[in-house]
Amino acid sequence: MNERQRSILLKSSSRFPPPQGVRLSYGTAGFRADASVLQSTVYRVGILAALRSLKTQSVIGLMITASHNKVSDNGVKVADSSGGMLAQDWEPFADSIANAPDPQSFVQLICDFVKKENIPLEAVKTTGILVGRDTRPSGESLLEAAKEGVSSIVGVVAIDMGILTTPQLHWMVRARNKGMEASELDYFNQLSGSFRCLMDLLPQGNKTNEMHTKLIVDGSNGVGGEKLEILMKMLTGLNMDIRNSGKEGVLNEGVGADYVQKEKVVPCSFGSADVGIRCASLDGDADRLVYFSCLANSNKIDLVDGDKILSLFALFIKEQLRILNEVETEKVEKYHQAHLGVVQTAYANGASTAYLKQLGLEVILTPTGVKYLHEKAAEFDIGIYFEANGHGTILFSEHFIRWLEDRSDKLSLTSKGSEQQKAALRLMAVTKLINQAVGDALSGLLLVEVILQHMGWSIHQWNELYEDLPSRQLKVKVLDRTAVVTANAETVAVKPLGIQEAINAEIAKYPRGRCFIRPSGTEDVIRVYAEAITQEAADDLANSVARLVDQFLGFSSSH
Ligand SMILES: CC(=O)N[C@H]1[C@@H](OP(=O)(O)O)O[C@H](CO)[C@@H](O)[C@@H]1O
Ligand SMILES: [Mg+2]
Repeated sequence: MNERQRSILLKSSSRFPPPQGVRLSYGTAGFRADASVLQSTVYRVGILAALRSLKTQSVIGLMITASHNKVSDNGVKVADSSGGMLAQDWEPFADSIANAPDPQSFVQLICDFVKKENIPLEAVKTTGILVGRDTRPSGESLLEAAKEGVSSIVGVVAIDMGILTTPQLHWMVRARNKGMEASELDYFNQLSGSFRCLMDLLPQGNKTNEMHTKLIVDGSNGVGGEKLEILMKMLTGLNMDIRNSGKEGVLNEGVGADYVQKEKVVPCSFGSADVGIRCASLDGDADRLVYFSCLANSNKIDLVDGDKILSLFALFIKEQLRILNEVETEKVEKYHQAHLGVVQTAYANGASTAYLKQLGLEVILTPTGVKYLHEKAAEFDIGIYFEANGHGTILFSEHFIRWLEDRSDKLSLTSKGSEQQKAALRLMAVTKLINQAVGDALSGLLLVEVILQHMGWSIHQWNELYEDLPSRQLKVKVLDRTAVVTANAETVAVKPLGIQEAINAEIAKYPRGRCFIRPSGTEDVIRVYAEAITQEAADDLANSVARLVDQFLGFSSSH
């Protein structure tokens, strides 16, 4: 590192002293904390993004958001050059720079890392960082800190994209690096264009009644509702009522996908007048989506979670592939057998996994965190992944897209208007509609809507694909959550010794019982998940395993 660069870094970092007594870690979802302690972290992540950009010689994204957390929190995460999450091998560097106590040690860490990673600091080509934020009031000044960080690295510029959903920013990074048009308008055009294309390809005679076509969306009082309003103006064929779009009401307070999925109750501004109508809920940065319907005479809901969105997508894709391959006789070329797979975590409801397997699909389990699911899904020609909480998407391999384009071109010459050609066009439209960079509530919502119309289904018919097993999630506070070590996609606890045997003994008491524990990556707790054939049994199983966690690791065991 030359003297000029070194002195710029020393000078600017002295203006962003780290908070005292706070240890931050780049968890499953970047850094998150109370917004008041984040100035220095965001500035430093700006530098990390700039280094990543030099290293990869491509555009990188930096998003300021704390998703579904309360409005006083904020956070920062990096979108890598592919549009996906930051490469996992850079996470330890993120941790160490965020916690460096003073400018000298901070700059030293950077020097060492630049050397180790061979980052071309004096690159001739200028690179850019797309910087975005959600609607949190603290976002404005944090965005300034991010810009300062980025421009402290010579040859890198920050491009302020303003208020965006997290998936919009990821989409833009991916598009830029592919040399495609990447403005917000391009994003809206791509979504609305491919949605229109799928609507034009609806089977004839699928007329649903007004009750079925109306959709009410809970925007979590965040950025998603705002953006959906813009998108809605570009669409026809959808009757949408957007509530909690942030004009009044507090971000994520009694609203949003996380609240609806975890509490299983109606969000604010929904009620008895909405019983039976199809409803959807986004989270604070619009990368999660769940559906629900309000039940009569209570504030309870019928939840249609990420597992069911995944099942709907899988069913549709599988059907289109079947139609597409129908004409092939003996000379089926091997690449026609697209490898379709689904990826879930241990939190997926057991009934969903059984249903997907019964459809003949390959189901893979990964640890919690979309970076793991995304990575696995990318190994298929078509990989569909979802967390039960509603974060997920469909990934299409480049190879499959090329094959599909080719096939579609041929069909348009030989059998225009045929079912096969329509299936090819539908699949092509899905590759454009569904965000290829990351789970996206807006693009997911449009795909759900058009598939329901395609099937001629109400939310109830969709919900009846299979019946969820009753489940319960609990959190247990312990002295040291890192004492729990898991294996097999978090389904088995290998440490502390003996705990898994004790859990197994509990599970054995319940027919179709399933239960696992794992340390949370975003909160200082051990999470317990249990499933059984009745709600009472699921609750009992979860409670008894929570007691085991307490016995093995709890505060009581230390005294
Ligand atoms: C059970 C659960 O919902 N866990 C969430 C939560 O992670 P934990 O590591 O469980 O705290 O936040 C992650 C980031 O948003 C999300 O990917 C994950 O699904
Ligand atoms: Mg989110």
